[in-house]
Amino acid sequence: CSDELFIRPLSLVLSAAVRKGITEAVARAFKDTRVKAVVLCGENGKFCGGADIREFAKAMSGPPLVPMIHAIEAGEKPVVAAIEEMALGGGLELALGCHYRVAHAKARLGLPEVTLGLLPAAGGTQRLPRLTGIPAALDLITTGRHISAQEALKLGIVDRVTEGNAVEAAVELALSVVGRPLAPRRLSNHATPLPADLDGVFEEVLVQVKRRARGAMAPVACAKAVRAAAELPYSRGLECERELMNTLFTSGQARALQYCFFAQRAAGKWSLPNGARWDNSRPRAVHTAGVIGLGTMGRGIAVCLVKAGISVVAVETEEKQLDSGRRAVRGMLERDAKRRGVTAPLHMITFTLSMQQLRDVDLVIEAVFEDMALKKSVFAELSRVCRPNALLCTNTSGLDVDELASVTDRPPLVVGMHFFAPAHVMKLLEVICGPRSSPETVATAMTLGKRLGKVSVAVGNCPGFVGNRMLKLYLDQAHFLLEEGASPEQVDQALEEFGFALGIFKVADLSGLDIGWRVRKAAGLIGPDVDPKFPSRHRQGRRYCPLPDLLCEQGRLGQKSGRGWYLYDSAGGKEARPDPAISSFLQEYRLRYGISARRITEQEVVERCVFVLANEGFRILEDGMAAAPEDIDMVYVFGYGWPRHRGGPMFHAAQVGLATVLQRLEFYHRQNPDIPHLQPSTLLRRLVGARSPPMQQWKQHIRSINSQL
Ligand SMILES: CCC[C@H](O)CC(=O)SCCNC(=O)CCNC(=O)[C@H](O)C(C)(C)COP(=O)([O-])OP(=O)([O-])OC[C@H]1O[C@@H](n2cnc3c(N)ncnc32)[C@H](O)[C@@H]1OP(=O)([O-])[O-]
Repeated sequence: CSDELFIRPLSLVLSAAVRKGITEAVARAFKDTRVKAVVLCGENGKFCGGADIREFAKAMSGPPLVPMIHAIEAGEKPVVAAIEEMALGGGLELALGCHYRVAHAKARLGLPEVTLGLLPAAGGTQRLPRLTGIPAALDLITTGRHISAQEALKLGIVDRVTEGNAVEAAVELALSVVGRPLAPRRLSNHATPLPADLDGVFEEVLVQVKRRARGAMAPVACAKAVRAAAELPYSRGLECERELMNTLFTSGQARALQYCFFAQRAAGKWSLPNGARWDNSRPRAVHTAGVIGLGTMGRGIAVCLVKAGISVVAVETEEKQLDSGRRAVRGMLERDAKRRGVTAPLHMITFTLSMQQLRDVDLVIEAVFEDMALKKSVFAELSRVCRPNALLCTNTSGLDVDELASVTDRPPLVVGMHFFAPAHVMKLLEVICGPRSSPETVATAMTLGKRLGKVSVAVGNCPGFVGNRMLKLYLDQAHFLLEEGASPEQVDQALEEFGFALGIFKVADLSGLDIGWRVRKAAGLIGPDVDPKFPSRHRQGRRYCPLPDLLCEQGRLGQKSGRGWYLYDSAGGKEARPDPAISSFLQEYRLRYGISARRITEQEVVERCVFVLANEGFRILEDGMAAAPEDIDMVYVFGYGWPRHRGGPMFHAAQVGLATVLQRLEFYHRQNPDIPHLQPSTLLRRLVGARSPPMQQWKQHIRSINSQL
């Protein structure tokens, strides 16, 4: 506090104590005749991450945000926000209530409330459109995207950007504006600049938000609140903002999205049965990495590594594959660099046919064909070639990581790093901790995932790990529903209505039906013993659906062959159309097996597909293959297109009510006694017996703790 200036540091979030502190300090500064201007800055070089999300679940205490910001804006002394590192959510709304804003060049700004199922309800939906105009405000508020200080300057959100000390720059600005009129700086006084085609702009945004997050309420409410800024005076717009927020605030969607926020952070806090944890195990530094195999997965992994500043040696076995891999990787890097206006870091990757080139790398990620014998030969070779302390990682999507480790000279340095296609886009990384993976190895893989921008989830070593183990049963249900009378488009529509980005049959067509076909062949489910004309509907003591195998035999492999569960314009075509040939194929199939088709409701589709996921999730917890239900949910949200506003299969089961899930599974199992996965898991029964405790307590109900994690 000096004679002319009052500086008040904030902590990261606007908790009740922080709001109280700001309210009192600003009031004092306004009253103190020696103070001519005020600068608001953050603690530890961070301006503000917004309202304290943890407080949302409790009763409101402390001064509310809206009047606090209003008092700042209405003050008779200039208030300048010094934005270092970030101004997000309520933090940006606070800055918008200040008369001037200075940002550090590296700061990020945004209104991410929509990602928490909310809207910027501290005047953000009313002040921002008045400052930037409708289209820019709609974009920021409905997507929640963070923008750079430079973009904020272009949009007029900040007045100055500095490479130096933002607080000093703010002080300088504050002193230079003392005595200037403040009315023009109060955003709530501004008229909202309107685009020529206001209706057209809103219609287009609504189409976009509905496409991006089907069934999500918050983006639609955000657009409505911005519309109020276009059509109503500030105070009425604020009322509309509050009403919309009240609807969202208590919704299941907001609870689910806020759960995801914390679950995502909790997933990084892994621990192993031997006591090793995220906070007591040091990761190794990774400067150079090898990638083996430049198929779809290897290419994406190589791109991720290079983009994270890691030098890559990419290895293929034949010149032709190497060439096409090189072209694809370079193309991806060049397109990305162009989009970001930087030079593509092509010098950071070398392409070779020789494994010998891997001798100096810190870590290798193997991404060859999903074949145990092939992978074993690669790992044995890596043992010979790589330096003794190099980590060996496999991108297998379900094979035994420990079996691979056993052919190496360093089982503790072997770990699974399961990326999801396309690997440079998808956020999930399953880190498979083999029984012999060392804490340092797990820590390195988890930290590397974070550096690559992934959500890393530690999982145990069982067939399919967490994600694909559950996916198999989900897919099985979808196939059984076809046998019983549903069509692929009916199943997909029900799942898309539920919120999945794509229905399961569209996903299967996209991934290629031959992948599962190969896996089933390797598992002995298809083979010489199976009559190709009349395959049995029972294998290995349980119901089996040969429909996808029959489709593959017809050459219907999905999008890539122009035909799968749907019809496409051409091989590689994207637009899925229902195919009358599939409808007759299903009718013939039912006739052949004497199945009378019945009417299947949307409710049955969703319950069977979704509850079976949760049921297997409970088994995964019992088996100790995932440390917590939150981890399972993050696998599904970030790797399998699960609608984020439904929290994840385990959260959804808790929301629906465990007793209901149990009762519905029992019902479907009674109808289908030959589908063992519809039989409720022991843990689900036990939790219902214990009156459905909250998710944090589920672990206490696992009888024999046999954690692999
Ligand atoms: C009236 C309505 C007003 C308003 O419109 C509503 C809002 O503002 S809604 C809010 C709008 N704002 C947002 O949506 C911003 C949400 N936050 C973020 O995007 C990132 O956390 C941030 C960029 C701030 C820092 O990233 P980073 O450096 O990678 O660090 P990190 O991510 O690992 O977080 C570190 C620790 O801080 C915790 N924590 C963080 N933020 C909050 C919070 N707001 N609250 C509570 N806690 C929060 C986080 O859980 C973690 O805790 P722990 O126990 O150590 O695991």
